[in-house]
Amino acid sequence: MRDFNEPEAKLDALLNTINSSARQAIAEYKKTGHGVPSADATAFQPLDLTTDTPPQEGDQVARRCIPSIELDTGTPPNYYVHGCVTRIADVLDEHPEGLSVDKLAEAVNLDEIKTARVLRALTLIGCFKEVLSRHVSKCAGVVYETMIDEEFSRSHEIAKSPRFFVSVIFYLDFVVRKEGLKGEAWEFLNSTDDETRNEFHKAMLSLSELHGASAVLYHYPWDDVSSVVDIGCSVGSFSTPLAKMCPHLRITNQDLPEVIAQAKTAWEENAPEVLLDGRVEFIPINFLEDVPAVGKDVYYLRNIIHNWPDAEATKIFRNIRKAMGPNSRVLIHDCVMVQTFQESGVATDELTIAPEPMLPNFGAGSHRTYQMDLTMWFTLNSKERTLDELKTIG
Ligand SMILES: C[S@@+](CC[C@H](N)C(=O)[O-])C[C@H]1O[C@@H](n2cnc3c(N)ncnc32)[C@H](O)[C@@H]1O
Repeated sequence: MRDFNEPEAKLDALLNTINSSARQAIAEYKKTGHGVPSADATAFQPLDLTTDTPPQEGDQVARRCIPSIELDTGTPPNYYVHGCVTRIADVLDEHPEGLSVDKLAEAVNLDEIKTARVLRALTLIGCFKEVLSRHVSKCAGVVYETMIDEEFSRSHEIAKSPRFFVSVIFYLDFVVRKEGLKGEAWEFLNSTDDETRNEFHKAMLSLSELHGASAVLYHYPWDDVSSVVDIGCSVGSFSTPLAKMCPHLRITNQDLPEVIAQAKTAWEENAPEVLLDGRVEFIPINFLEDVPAVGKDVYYLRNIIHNWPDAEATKIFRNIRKAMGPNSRVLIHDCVMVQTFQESGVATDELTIAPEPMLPNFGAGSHRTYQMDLTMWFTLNSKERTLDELKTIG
């Protein structure tokens, strides 16, 4: 066993891991038939190559869009852009409440997109502040306030998530009226317009590719079962490819009524042949209150349980239990949190442990899980769980 207290041994081991993982990645890329991407695309992400997830282009893109990761590439953003901001500051001086970037760019006669990029970089070092952004970032902006607020700080209720803090404290009029951030957890989505709902469900499709979640299509023994209920199916991000791959399966899609209506349209577009052979059904459900289709082999929940605090997750499981027959089983498909220290008997449950000197959970290689965990907290006061936590509520 090597002594990893020696700096050279640590570096040596790391280099070996990077080297062998890069070779593995090259082999995987070659298998896809798309060839190996240029070194530029991967140069700043050596840790990405050390995960056991097959390399995906989407992941590269996602990593590049995450500012904290991008900053790892070296030069601080203010190095380049400090000269661009004088007139912008003058204009903002007249608008203490903030100004949207299109108006700001117009006022200083600059290109809108380039101006936005300069400002985006500068907000990272505290020069300028973003006062309005898209949903999750907006919630992230008030996390500290929720952690010290008397009412929100110790609550794990959905209605006490940072998302609700945003709507209650800062944007009561603006957000509720203009952006539909209101109501119980999913109400905001279902009370909004079709376009926003479509956007969300399309995003679920891409997210599942990005997370490698489609692997379940290939790695679960679907030949051994004959019926599957996709609970919280969205527009069929999992069940449509499953139906195409496994013609022997009978599939029940269940989601809120508005989503089921959209799911039917999506299936008509994407898999009309499967609809025609009558193996697929659509049944609206509120899984917090209703029992799903009875007596099926598999009850599959992907990206569902992580949306809910323990109390609600337990309600969902109780309702599923009422539907289950003696041979039914529940499949929970969520990210699993693995700790950053190695402990005997923990996290070895068929989950891969990274070789030393990396952190056992692959460190930055599992950043998506940690990011998802924070997203769940900020928007729904829920979380990604460890295997033990899932077993407990299960
Ligand atoms: C994060 S999405 C997951 C979608 C899909 N399983 C996937 O992985 O792509 C959560 C889904 O749960 C559905 N949902 C939320 N609350 C629900 C409820 N009370 N009853 C049934 N479905 C619900 C939403 O409409 C949404 O489609």
